[in-house]
Amino acid sequence: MATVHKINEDLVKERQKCTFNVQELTYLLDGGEEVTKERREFENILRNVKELQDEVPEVYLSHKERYENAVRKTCILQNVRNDFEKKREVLSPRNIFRAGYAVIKDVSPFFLHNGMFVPTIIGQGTPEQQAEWLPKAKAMAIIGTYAQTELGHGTFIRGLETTATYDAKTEEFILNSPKVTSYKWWPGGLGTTVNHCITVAQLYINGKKYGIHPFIVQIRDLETHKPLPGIKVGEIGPKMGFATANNGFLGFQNFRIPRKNMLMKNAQVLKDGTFVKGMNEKLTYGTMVMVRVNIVSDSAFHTAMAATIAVRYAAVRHQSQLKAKEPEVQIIDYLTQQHKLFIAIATSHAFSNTYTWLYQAYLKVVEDLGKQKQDHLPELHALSCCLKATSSRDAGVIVEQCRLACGGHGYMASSNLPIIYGYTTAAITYEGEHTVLLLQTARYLMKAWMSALEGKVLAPSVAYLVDWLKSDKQRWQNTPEVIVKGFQHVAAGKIKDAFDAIQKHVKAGKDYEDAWNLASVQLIKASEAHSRAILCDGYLRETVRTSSSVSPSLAKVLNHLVQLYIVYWTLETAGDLLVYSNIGKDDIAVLKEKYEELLALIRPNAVGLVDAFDISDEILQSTLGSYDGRVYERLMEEAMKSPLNKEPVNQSFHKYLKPFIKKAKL
Ligand SMILES: CCCCCCCC/C=C\CCCCC/C=C/C(=O)SCCNC(=O)CCNC(=O)[C@H](O)C(C)(C)COP(=O)(O)OP(=O)(O)OC[C@H]1O[C@@H](n2cnc3c(N)ncnc32)[C@H](O)[C@@H]1OP(=O)(O)O
Ligand SMILES: Cc1cc2nc3c(=O)[nH]c(=O)nc-3n(C[C@H](O)[C@H](O)[C@H](O)COP(=O)(O)OP(=O)(O)OC[C@H]3O[C@@H](n4cnc5c(N)ncnc54)[C@H](O)[C@@H]3O)c2cc1C
Repeated sequence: MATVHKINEDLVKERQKCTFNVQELTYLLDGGEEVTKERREFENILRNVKELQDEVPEVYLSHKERYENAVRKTCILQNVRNDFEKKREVLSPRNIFRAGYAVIKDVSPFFLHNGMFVPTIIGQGTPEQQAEWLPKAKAMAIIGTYAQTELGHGTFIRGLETTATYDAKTEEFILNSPKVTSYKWWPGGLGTTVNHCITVAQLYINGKKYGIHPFIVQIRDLETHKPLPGIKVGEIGPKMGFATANNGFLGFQNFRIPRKNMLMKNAQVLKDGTFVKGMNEKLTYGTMVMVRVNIVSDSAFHTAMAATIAVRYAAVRHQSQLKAKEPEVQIIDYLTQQHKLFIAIATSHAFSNTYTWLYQAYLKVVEDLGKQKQDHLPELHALSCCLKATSSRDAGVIVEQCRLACGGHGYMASSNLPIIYGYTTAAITYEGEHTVLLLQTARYLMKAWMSALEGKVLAPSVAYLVDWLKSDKQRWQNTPEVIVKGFQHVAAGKIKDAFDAIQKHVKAGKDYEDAWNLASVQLIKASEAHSRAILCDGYLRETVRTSSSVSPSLAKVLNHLVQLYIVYWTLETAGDLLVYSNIGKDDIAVLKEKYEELLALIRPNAVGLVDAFDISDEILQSTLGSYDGRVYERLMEEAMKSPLNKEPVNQSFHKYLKPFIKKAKL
């Protein structure tokens, strides 16, 4: 039986101070009591699967052993999941996503299968194609990934070089990778795990190019797992993080696939080679839109993980004295520490709330597309780009801030903060590089500004541009609602400035494209300001909406958090607000005090707030952040697992050190 340890006394006291019902907040964050119960039940089952316990911490395994262990455990996880789903409802995707962290210490080599392979079949396949591939894919009789990026191109996907040439005689496509830069590079699981992939390739029919399209390709034999003739595939090697994601490369040499393997929900190639255009060629990019929306939710979770570790640690850790002769204080009582950590909690809430409405907007667009309506697609694309970019970037900064807030121990692998940083920072690049996505949103914002000038009605997320043009700037008040308007004024001002800068360059004789490039620093700043306005506005609106349906004590805490988020960003961007809104120096001085008051109000609830994220110790995998707060004991226990501590004298002493020292003595 597992030993039950006493909970650290500081944490006990912190939990007694909490002014709201932690369980109530957990249910709210999960989306309902039933979801929490399902999640806990599944996590509990996993906790008791002996084969999932690592004998040796993964960090001490070789690259190969680590991968093999990850495959072994992912297969067990999948079997446990299948058994669970046989008896009950299908697990919610967020619950299975969270549970994955308890099993795989880093990123699963099967991650792209559920993350992009299956969704692409659903989003891009015809009903017949779905009937053929989905049952096999869902049962994992075939395992796949999403192979789009190449050595030479990741961002500019119209420039991809893999070719799919249609041969009407045999009704097949012939896949080729003409140059080294045409090799697929990066897809998760491609290295040595998957047997299928969605390959994005340039379609050629009778020598004419028809742009990029998705194809289902079997790349390995289902029995032997050997690459099929004409396929060159392998793993790309170690990276900054994603140690077990098994990212791979892939090249094709005259590799033939049947015509039916082109996913044809949008565009089609008929038997005779006739190309039938889809409603909108950008629908081929649909899986990326879905994943970008999901990254907002992932960013919320990664931020919550880091906040949980750093807040619990800050409650347990005592260092230095505030006053002479008094005991050393809990580091959480330093205001600077609260400044580093409470924004982490609020940021996670901001992203969760944003995801809630963004996901609904995504579902609406998918429903509309089913009815051949695409009016809201450009707005969704613009929102998903800037919110993916901002949420992943903020999450990266917050996770690093939490690591720094843990001092030296935050640098230990056993704190788990380095691994969390590894996968958080990867999201800034994958699924559309940060700057590139901000520029996609800027493109939309420039059009919106032009429409506003022409007096047209704008989509809801940019309607503030019309208000800004029409009205005088509102008299400043330090209320959340007026501050949000202030953020909109900053965004509108920066959008106008960027627009004017482009016009200026065009008037000076530049091509529009060169003018765009010359104004692009201003464009990304406009896009960032738009994101911040959207985040603050959405977070405030969602909090007001939920506050009426929760207990008054919880509503009060949620209100403190949203205010903290808004005031924090006001102070961070005070310079912009002074330029573009009616805020005055005195208002800023008042807000500085307000910020300190909010830190004090949140202080007694800090541990309760991170407890409410309800992230189990198995998922957190952190010596610093466990529920019981046995920080020092766990650090020592983990250190003792080092293979270097398994023998009193390491052989290198006899082989190298001893002769070296002897020589030095002579
Ligand atoms: C235990 C587990 C632990 C796990 C921890 C990790 C958690 C992670 C969770 C989930 C992640 C899963 C996946 C991870 C792995 C990563 C996978 C990948 O990275 S897959 C590859 C992704 N690649 C990209 O995103 C490429 C980026 N590039 C592009 O999208 C495009 O090339 C472009 C930059 C958008 C430009 O495209 P293009 O040149 O064709 O277009 P433009 O000329 O710029 O614009 C033309 C018009 O088209 C509109 N447009 C563009 N894109 C879209 C779209 N998607 N939808 C709708 N409309 C679009 C654009 O707005 C232009 O419109 P107009 O202005 O002309 O009206
Ligand atoms: C961990 C990880 C997992 C991944 N998994 C997958 C996967 O499963 N499947 C898959 O297909 N791909 C995957 N990728 C690839 C990923 O999608 C690309 O790396 C990403 O889209 C960025 O493209 P790039 O590498 O070509 O960057 P580049 O575009 O070369 O970026 C380099 C620099 O150039 C700048 N730049 C490029 N274009 C412009 C522009 N138009 N304007 C201004 N600046 C520009 C960028 O801002 C950046 O600073 C993964 C990547 C990572 C890191």
